[in-house]
Amino acid sequence: MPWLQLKLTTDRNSAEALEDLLLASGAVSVTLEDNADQPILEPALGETPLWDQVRLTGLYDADIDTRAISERLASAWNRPLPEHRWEQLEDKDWEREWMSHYQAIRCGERLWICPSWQEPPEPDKVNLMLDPGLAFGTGTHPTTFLCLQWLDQQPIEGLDLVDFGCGSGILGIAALLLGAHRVTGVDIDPQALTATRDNAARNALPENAMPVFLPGQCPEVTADIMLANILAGPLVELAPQLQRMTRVDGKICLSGILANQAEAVMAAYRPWFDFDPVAEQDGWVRLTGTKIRP
Ligand SMILES: C[S@@+](CC[C@H](N)C(=O)[O-])C[C@H]1O[C@@H](n2cnc3c(N)ncnc32)[C@H](O)[C@@H]1O
Repeated sequence: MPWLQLKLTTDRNSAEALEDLLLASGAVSVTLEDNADQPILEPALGETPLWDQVRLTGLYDADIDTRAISERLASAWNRPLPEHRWEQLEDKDWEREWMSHYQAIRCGERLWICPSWQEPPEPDKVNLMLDPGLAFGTGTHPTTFLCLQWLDQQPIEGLDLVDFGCGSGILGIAALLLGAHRVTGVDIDPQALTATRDNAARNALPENAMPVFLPGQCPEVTADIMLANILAGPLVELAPQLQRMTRVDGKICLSGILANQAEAVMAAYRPWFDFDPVAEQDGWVRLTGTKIRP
């Protein structure tokens, strides 16, 4: 199957945030290269070695809508997006490249995310065995990790959740393994629905514990907890729908938001939610709050 590459050049200050953005928009992998053959001197302690001009290449599934992704990136970036181009790439096992680097991750007191091909480091803990396939969500990205950390701290025994933008299903499956009663998964990408079903089965969850739907086909549900790790733009647009699907006194956990976008997202949800203090990791923020009585 052929692949698509998105290529752009940027300066060293923007490279890592753009890398995160490409990943959040569905890139299977992103590589960073020197754009000018510039040698790198030994970086100071704690500094990331990066060239002045960095070439980023994002690898995407061939089925994606390039124009929609370009528009999503431009609106999420909040400043002029560097000029970029799309190219076709012949098939290789690119999507599996990351597997060699993927290790088990501890996400709090109880929860571990473990690659399905490795033994859990702490078998007595709550171990989510994961093979994300081509869907987003391995736990390594800060936007996912922040949500997992929050879930680990919640009393979610017996609660109903919605995982909006479920990707690999990582958040919903974690919630179920931590004791939730039922999670409804929603995603615009059919591959994500398949990955979620496969991962739920891999973790021996009952077949009806995490039903998954495309957005237009999702039944009316009312969640005790609404999880949505998407991007700031769609989160703002989805605010009326996500609030409608959350019960009064229920909680919301929003992620996929850059620090400078937090205020705009909170403003869209404030008519319905009281927000907790913002949590931040590597420039990404997690917003959590409680639905107030109308
Ligand atoms: C950043 S990934 C998050 C995946 C996973 N929940 C996690 O936390 O790692 C965002 C997911 O949201 C999906 N998505 C993007 N826009 C959406 C929308 N408007 N409605 C539903 N899903 C959407 C994407 O297909 C992708 O799988």
